[in-house]
Amino acid sequence: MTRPAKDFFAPLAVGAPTPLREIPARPSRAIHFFDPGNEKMAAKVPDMVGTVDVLLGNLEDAVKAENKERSRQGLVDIARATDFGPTQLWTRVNSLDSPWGLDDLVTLVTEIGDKLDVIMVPKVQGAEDIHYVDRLLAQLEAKAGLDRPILVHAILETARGVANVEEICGASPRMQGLSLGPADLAADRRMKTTRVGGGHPGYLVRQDPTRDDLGVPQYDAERTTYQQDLWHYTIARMVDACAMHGIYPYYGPFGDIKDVQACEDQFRNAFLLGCVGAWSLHPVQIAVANKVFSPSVEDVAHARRVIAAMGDGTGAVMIDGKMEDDASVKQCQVMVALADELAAIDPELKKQYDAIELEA
Ligand SMILES: CC(C)(COP(=O)(O)OP(=O)(O)OC[C@H]1O[C@@H](n2cnc3c(N)ncnc32)[C@H](O)[C@@H]1OP(=O)(O)O)[C@@H](O)C(=O)NCCC(=O)NCCSC(=O)C[C@](C)(O)C(=O)O
Ligand SMILES: [Mg+2]
Repeated sequence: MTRPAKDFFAPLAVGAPTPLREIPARPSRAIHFFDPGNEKMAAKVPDMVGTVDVLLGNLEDAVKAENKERSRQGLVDIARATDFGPTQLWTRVNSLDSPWGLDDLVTLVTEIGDKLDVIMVPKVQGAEDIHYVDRLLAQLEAKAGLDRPILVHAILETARGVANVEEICGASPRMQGLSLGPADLAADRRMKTTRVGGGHPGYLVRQDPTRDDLGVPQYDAERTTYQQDLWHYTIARMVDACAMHGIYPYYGPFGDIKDVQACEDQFRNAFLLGCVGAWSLHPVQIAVANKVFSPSVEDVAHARRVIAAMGDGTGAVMIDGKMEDDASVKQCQVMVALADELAAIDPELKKQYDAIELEA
């Protein structure tokens, strides 16, 4: 059972900071993963500050078992030595059933809790996992004397997690968002794929056969096929669950690092459906995510025109041959609000969006 409404925003430990009533909409177009125990990657982190919205020290999958403690300590060292300025610092801890999950949480919150914005919890199955983390974080925050709550981000990567997605989002006021974990989710669902995110050429629909003059179907004639998006259903469920709870959905990883074009397409599908960002596994993917998850200058220009033409936001007007009304102006407001948030932290984008005003 969830807590009664009157207790939902009460701290879960004496001395813990009061939970937030609203999750701030901080730009997080790219969540860039690095292994803090990998010297080459770690060395690049200080120079990446300011070039990416989120830097995430990954301790879970992709870190070898024998390096788990080294990566955890590496993150402590990097967090202490680095001024992150406008860039958020997140971590992905090991799963709650692993030998490392508890020590990850205890060490990171007590040692660098003041630097950490969000803790990503993998393989979340239901509200009970969030409740466990919620109470533990409150105890650790109180112990560390932190004055602001650390937020929690869940990865949706089991069938049970997807089935429980709404209750996961609403399990704690710490819930910041959700990411799709397509590789673990595919394995857990017993999907017959072997990839980390992205599409599959076998998941397609085929055009109907043409017919000859007698109406006989020509099954052997060439027919166009259209590849479909394997992740549409899951992303759409995530987006609805997050929107309902006022938190943020993210695509997740795209494992084919060299195929930046397909990565861009997959990210854009997620953006159009309502996601605010995606993961970057390699520096080359940061630019892809920043581009996709920033509204285009054309869309912002159009949105501003509609807002201006709609006055108090009610009624209907024609712009470029199309009807605009109360509902379309709301979409335009979403676009413009995002553009304003991004312009506040990205001077290059600000220049582009400001130029629209000059032309108008
Ligand atoms: C893909 C890999 C192996 C290619 O690594 P590479 O060394 O072969 O690449 P490279 O192009 O040769 O690298 C060039 C330079 O960039 C550096 N570099 C390379 N990557 C990074 C990075 N991320 N951050 C900072 N620096 C990086 C690298 O060290 C190298 O430095 P150098 O020029 O000094 O030699 C490597 O990029 C990597 O390990 N990336 C992170 C992988 C990761 O975090 N995976 C886990 C997330 S996905 C996941 O868990 C699934 C999920 C959600 O759970 C589920 O669907 O279930
Ligand atoms: Mg995973």
